[in-house]
Amino acid sequence: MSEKIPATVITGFLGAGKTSLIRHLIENSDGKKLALIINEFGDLGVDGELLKGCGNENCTEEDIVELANGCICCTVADDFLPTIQKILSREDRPDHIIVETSGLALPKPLVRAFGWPEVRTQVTVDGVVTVIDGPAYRDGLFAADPEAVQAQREADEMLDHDSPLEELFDDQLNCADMIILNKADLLDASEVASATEQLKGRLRPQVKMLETSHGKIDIRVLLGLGSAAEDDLASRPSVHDDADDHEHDDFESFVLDIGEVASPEFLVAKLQAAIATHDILRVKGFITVAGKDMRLVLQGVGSRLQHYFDRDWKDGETRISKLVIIGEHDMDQAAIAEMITA
Ligand SMILES: Nc1nc2c(ncn2[C@@H]2O[C@H](COP(=O)(O)OP(=O)(O)OP(=O)(O)O)[C@@H](O)[C@H]2O)c(=O)[nH]1
Repeated sequence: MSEKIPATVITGFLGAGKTSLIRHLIENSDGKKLALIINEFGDLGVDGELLKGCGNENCTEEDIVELANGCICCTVADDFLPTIQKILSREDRPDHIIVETSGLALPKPLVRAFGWPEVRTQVTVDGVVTVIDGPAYRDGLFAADPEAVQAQREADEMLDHDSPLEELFDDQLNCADMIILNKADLLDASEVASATEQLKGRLRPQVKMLETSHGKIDIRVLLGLGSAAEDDLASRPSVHDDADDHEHDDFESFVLDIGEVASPEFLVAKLQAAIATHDILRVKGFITVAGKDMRLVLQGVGSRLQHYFDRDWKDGETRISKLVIIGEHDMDQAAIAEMITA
């Protein structure tokens, strides 16, 4: 029988830098033929579209599959299994499969799916890589009070979590074979050192941790971990181990069609105001700017906004102006929409 194809699961919170890391992998794939499965929370398919734009011969548009129906951890049987089977039935099988989970997904149910009989004979999980947003970690997004959490952890293995963000973060850490502390360019050396120190105390002993900026990491370091995680689920505890289902009703998303904008700066100012007022975690989309033939990409993580023109609009392509907005449950969608479109 032929050797199993290795698969790497890339997980990490909304906007941590998973797509940037994968983009770097595609552009530096060292001759490896990659297949990508991209799962995104929100209905706009921004990550897949940006990765397809890489135009690399080792990872063409046909090698990129998007799973858009909610989080991969909840739709494993319906979406993920048929997709991976399709990839495996191809004549030109990939050398390596990369799965990007949505920023809200729990990695463990996905890893478990690699143990399904029809998959495990052909594929093995090479490694689970968790990307951490360095500044968000420093700013305490994932634990309101890290010291209290640590004290509780020492007292009791199964934590009571105060917030769904902590819960997700814990699951993503516990399942990892490698941790990437990303956005190191936005941290100073002492912040990197203190985050590394704190995080190391929370990881399984053999887990490697590296810091990066824009996900720039040598593919030889990232791939080839050989963890066979599907055979090692017991050592990766999850707060959801006993839960039959995991609805992502703590978070929600909506797509806003904002029409052509006068300028990127004009839009950014409105978004900044909306983010300062409402519980918005992530914004991204493609925008038409008046008088410009190029497509504007807008990315927001917390209060940090980035925008750039990525390419010309194609002939016959509909010039869209849509943002997907992801936030905590109960965000006031109508008020947000009004602030951005007014
Ligand atoms: N300054 C800085 N910005 C970064 C870095 N990595 C990613 N970003 C920016 O952060 C934003 C989100 O990056 P993505 O790679 O799309 O993050 P993601 O984890 O794929 O996001 P989701 O799929 O929405 O969860 C983009 O604007 C990136 O340009 C980094 O190391 N430093």
